[in-house]
Amino acid sequence: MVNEDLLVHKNGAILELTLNRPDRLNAFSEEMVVGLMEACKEAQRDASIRVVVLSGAGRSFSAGGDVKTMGEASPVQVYEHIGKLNECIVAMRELEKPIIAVVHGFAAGAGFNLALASDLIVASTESRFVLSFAQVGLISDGGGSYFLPRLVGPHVAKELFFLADPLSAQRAYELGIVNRVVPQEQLREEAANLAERLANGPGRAYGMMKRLIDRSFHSTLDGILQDERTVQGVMVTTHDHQEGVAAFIEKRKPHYTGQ
Ligand SMILES: CC(C)(COP(=O)(O)OP(=O)(O)OC[C@H]1O[C@@H](n2cnc3c(N)ncnc32)[C@H](O)[C@@H]1OP(=O)(O)O)[C@@H](O)C(=O)NCCC(=O)NCCSC(=O)/C=C1/CC=CC=CO1
Repeated sequence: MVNEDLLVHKNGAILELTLNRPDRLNAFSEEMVVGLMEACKEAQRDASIRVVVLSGAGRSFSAGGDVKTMGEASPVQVYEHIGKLNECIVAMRELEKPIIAVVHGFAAGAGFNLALASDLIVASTESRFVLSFAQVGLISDGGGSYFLPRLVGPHVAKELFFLADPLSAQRAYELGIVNRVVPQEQLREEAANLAERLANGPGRAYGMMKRLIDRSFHSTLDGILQDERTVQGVMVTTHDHQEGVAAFIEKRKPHYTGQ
């Protein structure tokens, strides 16, 4: 499907998704959000895709909800629109493949939360993270109220939501929000190397690691131990497990296929 607000490019096993409304710092449109949801669902179906890289065109990752259309929207329209955003976030979490958010410029409001819904965040040194909801008298949407307290604890999350002060990439790294911070000129290369590494890894194991870690936040130790036991019983039947064991014994690098 052609969608100008979300560019989709398959680069071998890597699906590159680019938020594309640069004149509004990639503020969300319905087309963008629905496109992102559909792309994640397609990535789940397509076995040749092993990793998703999400970035923004122009000078920022995303400035979140489109403030320029906000005053016009009725409560029902907002409710419908956020329903679409919710489907997108769920599709990202249900995708059994790693999603890397590549943040430059600003990740603001729901744009910040979109990055949080990814699995890993690589940011440029100059990037800024700001939960700008309070700035426009709104609460967090797009799952930020779920993801952020789990990363930084409730008190830090409340401060970030209440005050809406921009966080530097370094501070976001120190808080455990961001995985890697690199100078802007190295950002693409760093993200590409990470994506390549994940694309060549044991894909089914990654998918289950993602599921188990997500589930751990609303499970018990007993529940997770049992899940790990069940899933490991499946993992030993995978080609990647057989390959990993053979490679170890033959003292060579494994060649994983994600199967
Ligand atoms: C701090 C900023 C992110 C960046 O500031 P700066 O670098 O100075 O850039 P600007 O000059 O402000 O922006 C450049 C142009 O982009 C337009 N723009 C920026 N953000 C948005 C936006 N969110 N929506 C629409 N347009 C935007 C800006 O007007 C400039 O255009 P012109 O040159 O034509 O004037 C700063 O831009 C900023 O604070 N942006 C707003 C951040 C914000 O409040 N985001 C919304 C938070 S609420 C939210 O995300 C909520 C929802 C609710 C509804 C549905 C779905 C999702 O989320």
